[in-house]
Amino acid sequence: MKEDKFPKFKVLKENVSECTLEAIKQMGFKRMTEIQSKVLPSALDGADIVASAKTGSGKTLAFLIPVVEDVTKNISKGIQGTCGIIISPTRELAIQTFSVLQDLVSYHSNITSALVIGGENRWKQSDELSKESRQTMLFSATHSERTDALVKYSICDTEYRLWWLHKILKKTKNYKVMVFFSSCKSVVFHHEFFNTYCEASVLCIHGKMNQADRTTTITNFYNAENVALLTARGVGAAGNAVLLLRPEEKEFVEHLQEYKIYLDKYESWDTFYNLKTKNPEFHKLAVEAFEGYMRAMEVRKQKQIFNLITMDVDAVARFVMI
Ligand SMILES: Nc1ncnc2c1ncn2[C@@H]1O[C@H](COP(=O)(O)OP(=O)(O)OP(=O)(O)O)[C@@H](O)[C@H]1O
Repeated sequence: MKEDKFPKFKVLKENVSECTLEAIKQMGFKRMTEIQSKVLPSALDGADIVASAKTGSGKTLAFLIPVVEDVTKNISKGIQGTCGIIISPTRELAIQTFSVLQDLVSYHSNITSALVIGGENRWKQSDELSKESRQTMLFSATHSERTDALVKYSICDTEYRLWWLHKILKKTKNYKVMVFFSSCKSVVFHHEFFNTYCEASVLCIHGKMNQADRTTTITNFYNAENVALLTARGVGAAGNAVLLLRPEEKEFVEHLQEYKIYLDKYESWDTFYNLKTKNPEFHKLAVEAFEGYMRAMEVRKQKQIFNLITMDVDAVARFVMI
């Protein structure tokens, strides 16, 4: 269905307050997305919801609007305290959702919202919400179907991985890019390499950074037009993706098909060369990245594909230039 086939937000005016509709208008949205049009009428009626839709399909507003409306109703009934709790699987998603929530309540002078990260106290408050009147909504992202698959794979010998990344970051320098690594040490190593030796526009985020630095990085990344974010785990995003595999890991492509994830081959380059630097500090990071890579391989579940015993360890060392 084409986007303009979905109803305008104003058809919800019986169940959505003027303040919320004004905020949506200020956010620049006129019509609902598909998931919003499917979910909002029943969610606003108080129904429990389990929904999944592609990343970037507008799930955030699909659950935030009913929460805000519910809180508004509670306030008008004189009910005080925590009326809604949104639980996100990652800090970054929590920060992103909180920022949308702040926009959504910008015309509601009597609603307060707070972002709680890594704490337990607020979790306990979910028990304080009355069980009879509790509404539960569970939203998750689905993987794209074959017809609109944007994920590709590329096979690259281990020792040329850095070269491959270098080349792809050059190619995508006018875009916003995220590169996922299997360990924090690997993120640190690649960040140092691309930042210091390639003068590439790269940011990094990993579990060893403090929360303030992580928040600054994620904000800079969201606001930037073209930058690469190196990270060790999921941060909500939509776009094209390339999965980089060693020749022995090609079987992983078939493994993913069992989960309805279809990957096309990414046509890349046929000439490779190794990159070299001699800095001792950098060498230390390289050794740590090597160890991190080995550890990450060791804990992978699909041993027939990701096998430490059959792996060319020398090639991995050459890949991090040691
Ligand atoms: N009705 C709408 N019309 C136009 N754009 C919208 C609408 N609703 C949301 N968006 C925009 O679409 C983008 C994706 O929305 P959102 O982040 O809610 O997707 P999502 O499905 O929650 O993604 P993820 O699974 O990555 O969390 C955002 O930039 C958001 O501002």
